[in-house]
Amino acid sequence: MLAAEGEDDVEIENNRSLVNLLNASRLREQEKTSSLSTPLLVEVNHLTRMVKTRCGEKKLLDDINFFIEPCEFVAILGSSGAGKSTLLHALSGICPAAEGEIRINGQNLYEEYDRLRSFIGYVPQDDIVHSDLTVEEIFTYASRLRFPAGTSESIITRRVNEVLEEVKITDQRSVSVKNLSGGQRKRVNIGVELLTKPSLLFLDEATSGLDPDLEKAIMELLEELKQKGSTIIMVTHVTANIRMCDKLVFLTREGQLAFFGSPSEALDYFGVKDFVDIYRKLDMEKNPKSWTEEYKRSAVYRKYRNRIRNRRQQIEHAGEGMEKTTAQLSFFEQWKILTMRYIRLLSRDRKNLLILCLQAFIIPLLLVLAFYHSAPTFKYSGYRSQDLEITQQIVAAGKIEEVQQNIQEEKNRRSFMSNCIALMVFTSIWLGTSNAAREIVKERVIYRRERLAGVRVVPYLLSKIGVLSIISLAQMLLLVSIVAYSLALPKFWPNVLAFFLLSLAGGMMGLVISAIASNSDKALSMVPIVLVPQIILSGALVPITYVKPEYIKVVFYLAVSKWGYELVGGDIVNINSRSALQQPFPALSGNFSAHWSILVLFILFLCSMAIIALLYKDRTT
Ligand SMILES: Nc1ncnc2c1ncn2[C@@H]1O[C@H](COP(=O)(O)OP(=O)(O)OP(=O)(O)O)[C@@H](O)[C@H]1O
Repeated sequence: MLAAEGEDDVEIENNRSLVNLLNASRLREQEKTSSLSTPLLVEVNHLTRMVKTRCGEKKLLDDINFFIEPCEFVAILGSSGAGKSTLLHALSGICPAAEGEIRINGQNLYEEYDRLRSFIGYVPQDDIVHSDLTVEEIFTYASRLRFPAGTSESIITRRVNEVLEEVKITDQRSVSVKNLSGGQRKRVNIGVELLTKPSLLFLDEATSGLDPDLEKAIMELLEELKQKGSTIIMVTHVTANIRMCDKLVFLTREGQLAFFGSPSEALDYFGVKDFVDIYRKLDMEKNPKSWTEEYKRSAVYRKYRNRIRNRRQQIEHAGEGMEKTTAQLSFFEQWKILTMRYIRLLSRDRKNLLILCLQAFIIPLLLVLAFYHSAPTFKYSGYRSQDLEITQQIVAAGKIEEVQQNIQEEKNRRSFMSNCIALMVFTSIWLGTSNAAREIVKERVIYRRERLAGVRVVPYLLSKIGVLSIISLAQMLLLVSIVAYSLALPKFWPNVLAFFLLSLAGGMMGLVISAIASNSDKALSMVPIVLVPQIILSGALVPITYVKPEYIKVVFYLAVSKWGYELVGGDIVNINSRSALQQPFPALSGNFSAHWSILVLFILFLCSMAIIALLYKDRTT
């Protein structure tokens, strides 16, 4: 009886503090910035997640029910593969569960995700920061991207300074993330999420891999954040400081709820002295489902079931405190911030920039070396078709053999020259592809997190395309300048433009690869799959007029290189008109001006493919 009265007192006290917190949140709403922590009550109802596997459907989460009160520090525990990360993803709305719901202050998270996501911060296992930027730069760019449109730089600077203090990393503000220790890097990751003062902060193994000292420091940091008004929900394997948490969620190895309650209740319930023993019990004793059934018969379960009923009544009006809206950054503003950040990142990686320049320098030099003497080029082509008179004079002088020899030589020159053009076409496409192939995939964790924070696909992709285009233009200027000067290639600017378009098309192929690939290594392995067909199908190795049957030619039409090779060789350089041969080179004769538009269409098509690939990835990861 006494115990029951004591529990009621605690209950009344808890109710009071909840009402106070909710009132405080409304008062704070009246303050200027729209990103203040709002205490939230999270209800998890019948959460179930299934996936299709080769052996049929598999339940990753099975009817999970619990609730989290405002400003609680909650840990999700269970053996490896129990479904902790899956549960965290479902709770944060990153990967919604198929059945069941999450209610935040009474509002359905999955139905109102766009509005509620500004209350949520999520720190995944992997780093969500660029290692080449300094801590301060990371916080500043993240603030610019996440804060509402129109937020002044002074507010951003103030908040950046506050967070640097909060995560105790002010002294390292000018240090690149790659030079920080593991614990400091974790703090930076957490700091990025704190910038918008999320009311709900989800962390996936924030303390894994840290030494005991750093682990404790991170736990203390999270506890401090809780004191300041955030609810912390964390997946962890480390139990050394788990008593700092208010609640523990234990999962069975088959994704069912084995226990929900405070740390001391957990030790009592499982009858152990150490939290590690709970893991052993869950894995060894009983079948997983019976843990859930036993928990539902327990006093702890009844206690929390009654408490949630009271809470529901209290939060009826709590949703009012969540009406804040954040004016999203415009398309152009997002593009500008992402572009500035990308330029800053590239400028930090000087070695990579040097390699990009060297590629565009060494390859044309080799082309010149190979073709300078073997193909003396147009400049030295003494016998032109229009110089028929000269040829006739030579014939009249009885120098037929000399003419035949010259005709053969010209034939060789023309063929060598078309090889040189083909190599330049492949080089431009290849450089574009290799510049871009890793650019999305290498930051996919950051991209995914920023997408959830409101970054749109098109500005993101355009920021990549804009900067990569500048790199491609510089490379093509080098390529064409060196070859055009040394081999006396005519029509400099049309050539630069044509090779730039080809390189851009290559860049788009690289971005499609980068959007599809699951990691950088896979992206690099996919590059030959798109580049080798460009060589085979260009029409430079086998002129398309010789390809039989006719319908096979359609495959050639799908290669960017075919259109580029014909445009540069047939129209711009015009190999045939400079030839002494009476018969034009069939693959490179005719009017190729429509090829300009076709190259542009290729670029637009590939750009759309990259957008679709990114949108598809959003839905499947
Ligand atoms: N998309 C999926 N398709 C099939 N199985 C999946 C999928 N996602 C996760 N799983 C499986 O679901 C189980 C739970 O995965 P989850 O990553 O949530 O476990 P966890 O408890 O976080 O594990 P760990 O502690 O090792 O990180 C694992 O067995 C995993 O292989």
